[in-house]
Amino acid sequence: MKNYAPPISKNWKGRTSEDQQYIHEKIECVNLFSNPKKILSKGFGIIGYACDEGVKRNKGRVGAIHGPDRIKQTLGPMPNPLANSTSLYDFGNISCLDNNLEITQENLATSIAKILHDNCFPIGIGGGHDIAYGHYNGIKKHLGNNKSIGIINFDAHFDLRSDENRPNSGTPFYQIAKDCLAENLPFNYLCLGIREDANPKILFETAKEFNVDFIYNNDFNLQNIEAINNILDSFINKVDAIYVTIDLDGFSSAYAPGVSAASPMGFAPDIVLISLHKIIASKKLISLDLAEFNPKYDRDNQTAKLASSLIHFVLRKHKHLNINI
Ligand SMILES: N=CN[C@@H](CCC(=O)O)C(=O)O
Ligand SMILES: [Mn+2]
Ligand SMILES: [Mn+2]
Repeated sequence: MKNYAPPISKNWKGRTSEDQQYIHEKIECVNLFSNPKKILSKGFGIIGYACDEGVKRNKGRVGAIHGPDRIKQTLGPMPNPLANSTSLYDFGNISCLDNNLEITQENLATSIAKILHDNCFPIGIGGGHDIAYGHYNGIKKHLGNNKSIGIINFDAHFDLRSDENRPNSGTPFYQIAKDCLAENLPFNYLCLGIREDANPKILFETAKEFNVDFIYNNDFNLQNIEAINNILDSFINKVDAIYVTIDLDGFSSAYAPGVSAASPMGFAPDIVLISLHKIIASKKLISLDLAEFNPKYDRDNQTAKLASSLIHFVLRKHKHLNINI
């Protein structure tokens, strides 16, 4: 695979102390495609999607290509929350060569399927939100067509734009919906944090056409926890496995300035953590990613730290690691 870059250990640095292990000390850098001597054990596998070709095609601000390495560098100095019996791997990055987004997504799908096959829970780090098309296809490759996959997207945007003028960061869920339709498979998609001022009418119509469940940004807060829990419950109950994708541009830019399309009135971290916890508790979560982090527009590393804290939360809470749904 030409656009696979094995992990670089210099991304993992930080302080050391006698009474605390840090993530940079816990992480094992492993080449995902040539590890004959290394027997992988159950744990988490981080894979970077170093690609902003989809953002560029969608007329966004480029820079997300540098997202994966920056998040790894910010995650490394955090304390290790995992027991010795749970592994944590850095499986390197998939990058985009010759502006070929489609091949990049295919190679990500192959990588995600391999990580799941190796008994690890994938944590994808983007890159543009086109990561979702490759990621979903990797899960599908692993699970086959007999298990239904529910997608929960924390995002200001539906990303249901038509891909008739080539796939981009705004089209991944439309592409998935189209594939599901062609294969007569259910399309289960829940969006949390949709902004009325950031999605054109056509996207609300497309969402309706594909029976997309969604919660508006204005309703995605702690005051509405009961209604949010009900919507999450009924969505979780109707699927076998859940893929969570977190677009950092759904957060208020007070928390996440480092994105291509910022949301000054976006959601807050508390409701995301509560929702995530509920999804994890269902024991159906099979895979997760974070998208759209753009270090070029970050302030004082805030967005990188938010992304790292979200990953840290998943490492702490997701003890079940139910890969064989
Ligand atoms: N990945 C998503 N992109 C948004 C971008 C919106 C914007 O550029 O303001 C979308 O296509 O809807
Ligand atoms: Mn978005
Ligand atoms: Mn998005």
